[in-house]
Amino acid sequence: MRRPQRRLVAKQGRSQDADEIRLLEAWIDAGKPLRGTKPPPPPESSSAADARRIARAVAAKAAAGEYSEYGACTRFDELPLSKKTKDALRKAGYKEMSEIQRAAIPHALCGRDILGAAKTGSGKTLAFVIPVLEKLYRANWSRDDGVGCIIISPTNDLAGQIWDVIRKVGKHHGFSGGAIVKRTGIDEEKELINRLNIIVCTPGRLVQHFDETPNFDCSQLQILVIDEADQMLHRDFQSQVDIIISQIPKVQTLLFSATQTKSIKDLARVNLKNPEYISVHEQASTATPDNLEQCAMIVPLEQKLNMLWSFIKRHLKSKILVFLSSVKQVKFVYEIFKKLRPGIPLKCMHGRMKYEVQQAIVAEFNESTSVMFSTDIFARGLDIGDVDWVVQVDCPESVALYIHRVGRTARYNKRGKSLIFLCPEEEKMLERLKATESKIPINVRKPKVEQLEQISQNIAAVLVKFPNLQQLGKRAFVTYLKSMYLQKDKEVFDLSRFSAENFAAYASSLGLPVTPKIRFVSHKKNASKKDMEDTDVKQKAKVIEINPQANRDMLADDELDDDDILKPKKATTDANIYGLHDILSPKASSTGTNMEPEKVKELVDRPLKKKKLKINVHRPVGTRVKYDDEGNAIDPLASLAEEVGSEGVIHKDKISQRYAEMLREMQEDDKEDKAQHKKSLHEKKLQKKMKLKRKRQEETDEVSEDSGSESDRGGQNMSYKGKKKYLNASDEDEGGDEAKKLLAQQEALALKLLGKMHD
Ligand SMILES: Nc1ncnc2c1ncn2[C@@H]1O[C@H](COP(=O)(O)OP(=O)(O)OP(=O)(O)O)[C@@H](O)[C@H]1O
Repeated sequence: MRRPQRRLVAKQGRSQDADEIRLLEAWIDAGKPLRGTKPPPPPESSSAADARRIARAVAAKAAAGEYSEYGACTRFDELPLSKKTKDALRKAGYKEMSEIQRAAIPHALCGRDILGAAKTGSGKTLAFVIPVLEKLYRANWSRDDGVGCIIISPTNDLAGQIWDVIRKVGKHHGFSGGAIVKRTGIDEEKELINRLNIIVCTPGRLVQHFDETPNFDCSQLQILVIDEADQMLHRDFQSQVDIIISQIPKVQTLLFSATQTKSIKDLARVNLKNPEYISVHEQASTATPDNLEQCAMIVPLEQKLNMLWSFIKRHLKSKILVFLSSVKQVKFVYEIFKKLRPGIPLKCMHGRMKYEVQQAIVAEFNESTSVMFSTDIFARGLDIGDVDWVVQVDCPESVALYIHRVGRTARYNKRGKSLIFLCPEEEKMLERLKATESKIPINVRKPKVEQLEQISQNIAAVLVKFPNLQQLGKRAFVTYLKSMYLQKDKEVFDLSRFSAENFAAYASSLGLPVTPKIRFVSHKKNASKKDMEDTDVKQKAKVIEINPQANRDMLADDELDDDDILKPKKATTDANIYGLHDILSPKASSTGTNMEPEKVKELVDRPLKKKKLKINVHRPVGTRVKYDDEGNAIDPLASLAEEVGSEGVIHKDKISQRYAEMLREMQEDDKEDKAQHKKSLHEKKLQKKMKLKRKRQEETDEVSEDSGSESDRGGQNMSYKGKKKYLNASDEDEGGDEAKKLLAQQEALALKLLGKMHD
């Protein structure tokens, strides 16, 4: 009974859809905005009641066959959109359009190609999601029609986020689709992919499907979207995007980014047809959101961690996103700060995590006040709620990346702040940011040195406790320098501006007792990152030791783990060596938390004195090794580096005291060992002497034997081993009678005894 009713409802729905589609087509056609036009500025804000009245009037006009020019409207419900889309937008709280939405959607609805640029957080996602849904709806697309839309984005997280918006706004449409991300296995995807109407994915995954999925069919594609287009058309994704374009038919194409490419060459590759260039903020005085407060600080390399720690400690109630340049740095800083407990939850995010884990972390970060340490995986597109601060600890590779990073805050009319640390050697970047054409209103602030906490010693103490972290620290050090070396922009990233002393001071600031050894490849200096990796894997690089006196274990580790390709500025023999003493006893230059302003500046140039290695902390002698829950060896000193409460107190005085005790114990042990050794040497000498004496004796005996009688020789043939007496075969011949006599006597005695027992 229910079936025919359902069919009827479906039929009615289809015919309603068909009517609506006809109406929409007519409306879109009649009210097309002129090519190359931008919408006029929005009228003075009208009341909500006015807006509703206008929307009703527009809808009535359209129904009556009189179409309004939708190119000038400001609200979603004034646009020629399906009821399904409008309902979902209303439900999601989207009413007024943002500038990019006002400018792009009317052109996109007419089927035009678009090259759109607008500031970060200005709502570009909806500017392409709405046209996608409407295109498929008006094409009467159904689940059985296969792939109708492809959206490509640079990261899985961003793909997931875009799909979430599609799900929200397209929930009343019956389209199938999904974000093809690492979560699903490729085989599972192969089965599904032809049944998806909307595919959101990274270019790499799509190319893999073109390569591996039999019958992967995009021949009916209706619309292609490339998000973060400038990045997609450049370098890393260039070849993949070229493959994609070659595999699909020419369809309506929408390109969006906050920093748009203007290169004709790039655009020619995606084959845009008479595109609309929409750059809504081109005339704006700033390239970054208006509500964003930006500042920069010149911070010496070795002070960056101190500065970051001090900053976090002063903003415990804020949601902070911290950018670092490599996965290893992210891991290291996260782990170290976690051990030092700043008093705010910490998180980390990088590309080596599983997609599910990333999603969970993003969700948590969205909800809570915390600090997230991240690589540039988070720099573009991600929309996280209410980030208060974006802190760039490492210099971005370009002004565009700076804009994307800071764009994670101050999103859609919200306020936000950003801070960037630049080394004095990277001041060229500051010049670039401040240049008029960059349109970045950035203030340079002097670090408040009285608020600067010195944490290098605390980090060193943590490294003593957790040897694994020391390895991580070394890798963080090396990858930082490596990433800098690999940067193409040598005006900003020039390692030769740093001296060996800078490296040593930086290593020390990471708590490392020695400066890790670095490899230098003198050839192929300008090779690409990929070439470098290949080179390092395939051929042994020429090795110059930056710290020749360093601990050999450490050097061996580095050779295995880090393929370094750096070129030092000067001879490296004066690099520092740090021992336990250097780590634990306060340094004259960094005893207090307060430092005079000039001193911070001096830190850049100060030559570091050579220090003497006193005790190798990593190989304490005569100490029992204990293990923690995770199976890591715990250094005997570590128990004294306990973290107390949330403040993470490190008992430096106790450590020093314990160190002195250990030293005394070790000296005593050493004395005993020496005495023992002396004694055993003496014994060995004595034995040797005895042996020699015996040998001489034997030789003398042999001489006397040679001159002795045959009968005497029989006795000599009896060899003695200890106290046992062994008889040779020849003994039987010579002493046989005597032995037989003895045996017969013993047998007689035994028989006698046996006889007595029987009696
Ligand atoms: N019309 C709108 N009304 C209210 N909020 C909106 C509107 N459009 C977008 N938003 C919200 O603004 C935020 C930023 O949008 P979106 O992520 O699309 O920005 P974007 O321009 O793509 O940024 P980015 O350049 O960083 O990728 C989102 O949280 C989104 O929900």
